[in-house]
Amino acid sequence: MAVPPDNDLLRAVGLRHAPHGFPVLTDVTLGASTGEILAVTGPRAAGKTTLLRCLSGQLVPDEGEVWFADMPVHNLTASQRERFRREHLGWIDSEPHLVPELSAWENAALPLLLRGTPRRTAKSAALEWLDRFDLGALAGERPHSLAYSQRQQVCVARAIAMEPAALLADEPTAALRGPERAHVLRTLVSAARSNDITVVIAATDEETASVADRTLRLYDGRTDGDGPGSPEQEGREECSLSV
Ligand SMILES: Nc1ncnc2c1ncn2[C@@H]1O[C@H](COP(=O)(O)OP(=O)(O)OP(=O)(O)O)[C@@H](O)[C@H]1O
Repeated sequence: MAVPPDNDLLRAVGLRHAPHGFPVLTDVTLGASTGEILAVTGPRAAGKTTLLRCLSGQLVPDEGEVWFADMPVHNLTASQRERFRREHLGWIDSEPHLVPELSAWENAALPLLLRGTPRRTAKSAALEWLDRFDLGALAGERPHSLAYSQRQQVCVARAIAMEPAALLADEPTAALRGPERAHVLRTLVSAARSNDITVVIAATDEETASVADRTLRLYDGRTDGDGPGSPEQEGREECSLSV
């Protein structure tokens, strides 16, 4: 069985997925090295969400391999994949899904608490990130009293506070506009860079792609223009030694 190049933290090889015979992903291959920010762009229904779900082990593709360092995610059992996500992966959705009964800091601490981190340590990590996102004063508030963009910031804090090795973000700013969109994107990217977190971020907009180290374009479930000489491939050569 192929083993991924050791400079790729996250790698997918030859992914194919066709639920009910409908081809959603067709032979998709990608890699992202430690600390790299990779944008996966494409129009609606290009297969971006499905790709991120395969990378996170939420979905097992019909064919192909997903590697996290030297761990073959595609061969793990459902409970092993769940543990893999809990220990190593942060996830940000396009909408701020928070537990309404919990405060902002409790929401941000939740992945750590689920992992068994002592409450005091989890609280301090959550508060630190909420502070960095200028939400420290609102840490005790429930989601309903926060603005929409503040709720999405709490989701970013939640994904970062657990110190993931990799972070998957599915159109994290899609529901935001103007300065709020730029602010959330900026905090996400600077937090990832300061912590050397590998990020795969799905997006339909150029603004998001512009903050990434490299862009992979998907169209109808296929990578578009990632052959030799393409901008993606050139970026790849600058960022990583793998082919
Ligand atoms: N389980 C499934 N069964 C049937 N079709 C599916 C399934 N999952 C995804 N699809 C279809 O595959 C296509 C790609 O979906 P996906 O959500 O991955 O794309 P996307 O690029 O994230 O699009 P969007 O930005 O609209 O969410 C869509 O047409 C979707 O309806």
